[in-house]
Amino acid sequence: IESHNSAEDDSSESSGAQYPQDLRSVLVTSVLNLEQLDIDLYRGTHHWVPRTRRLFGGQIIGQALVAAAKSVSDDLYAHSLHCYFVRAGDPKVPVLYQVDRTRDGRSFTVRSVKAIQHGQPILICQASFQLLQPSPLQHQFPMPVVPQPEDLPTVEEIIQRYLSKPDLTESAKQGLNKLLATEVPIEVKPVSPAQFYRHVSGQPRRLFWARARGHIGEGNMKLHCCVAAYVSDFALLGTVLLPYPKYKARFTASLDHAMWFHSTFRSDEWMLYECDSPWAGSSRGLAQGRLWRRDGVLAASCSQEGVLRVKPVPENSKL
Ligand SMILES: CC(C)(COP(=O)([O-])OP(=O)([O-])OC[C@H]1O[C@@H](n2cnc3c(N)ncnc32)[C@H](O)[C@@H]1OP(=O)([O-])[O-])[C@@H](O)C(=O)NCCC(=O)NCCSC(=O)C[C@@](C)(O)CC(=O)[O-]
Repeated sequence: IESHNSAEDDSSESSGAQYPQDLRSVLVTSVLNLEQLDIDLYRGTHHWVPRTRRLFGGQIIGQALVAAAKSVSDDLYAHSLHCYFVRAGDPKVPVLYQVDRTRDGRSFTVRSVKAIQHGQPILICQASFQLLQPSPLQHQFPMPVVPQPEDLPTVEEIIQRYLSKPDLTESAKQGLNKLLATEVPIEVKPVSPAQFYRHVSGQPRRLFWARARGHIGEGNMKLHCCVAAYVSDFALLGTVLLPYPKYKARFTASLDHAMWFHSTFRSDEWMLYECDSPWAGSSRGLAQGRLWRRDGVLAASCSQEGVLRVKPVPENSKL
């Protein structure tokens, strides 16, 4: 991302000059801090890999947007991206990002990015950037009314509560301790924990507060969009499964992901992620997300379709 926007040499607060390095978000210092190998060619490394042992889609989207943004001038803002996940990412090798400067228009600039491993694309992505162009046409839906993050438990606190239950099976204990041990670089506070973890079935809809772990700082909107892209793939596809407690995932994977950035925001401050799924069928499900600033401004929207192949949950099992 442009010189004054790149975390490693940013003169602003977010560069870490006035901020202890160890308190800065690992998303900035590591995951989204790509190594440049050549013009428009970058390499990204991994930090957290989901239990599916395929690279987390949010990481690949976020890194692709970082690569796209590197050749875009400071006065342009990321406003949308569209991507397909065409192969599973391999956590054992880094990812190369090859950027094509598709078009530099008067108001809009478009970049195409190919994320490559083992010589093959794993993700193809187009990202578009726009000059700031105010307009009298402005509206948004109202933000959902939910408890504030200060009034909700973190995922870690919820897991600790489950772990303290006397009738917990050994395998459930192991699974929960594994979850506790993962270093997901985002903090999450489910609005309804029982619904978030599918302990009660209901509508294909769930809300949670999310923010990057650690400090990022002001003034780096391209970087905050890359972090939001990372966050946007977290727990989104799982929304499709919420109405089906009698089934568990056997194979799930995101197929595509589209995202639109509407307003400035800070991804290292609590944002409400409202996820819902309007449709499922043919072993696929569509999930949509809206990221809200605490002051009620809609910061970003996203849509994702995924493949979901499920199997019945045995009668006596406890999720
Ligand atoms: C989507 C594919 C796999 C399509 O690629 P394809 O070659 O068409 O593969 P496929 O759909 O025919 O088979 C895929 C798997 O489903 C199985 N399969 C096949 N047919 C059936 C069937 N009828 N019934 C049951 N199983 C079936 C098949 O055996 C195979 O299993 P595997 O051999 O890999 O273990 C490929 O394009 C791909 O891998 N794309 C990349 C997807 C990806 O990596 N997305 C990002 C990561 S996923 C993510 O981050 C979201 C998530 C879920 O982790 C976040 C969250 O936790 O919410």
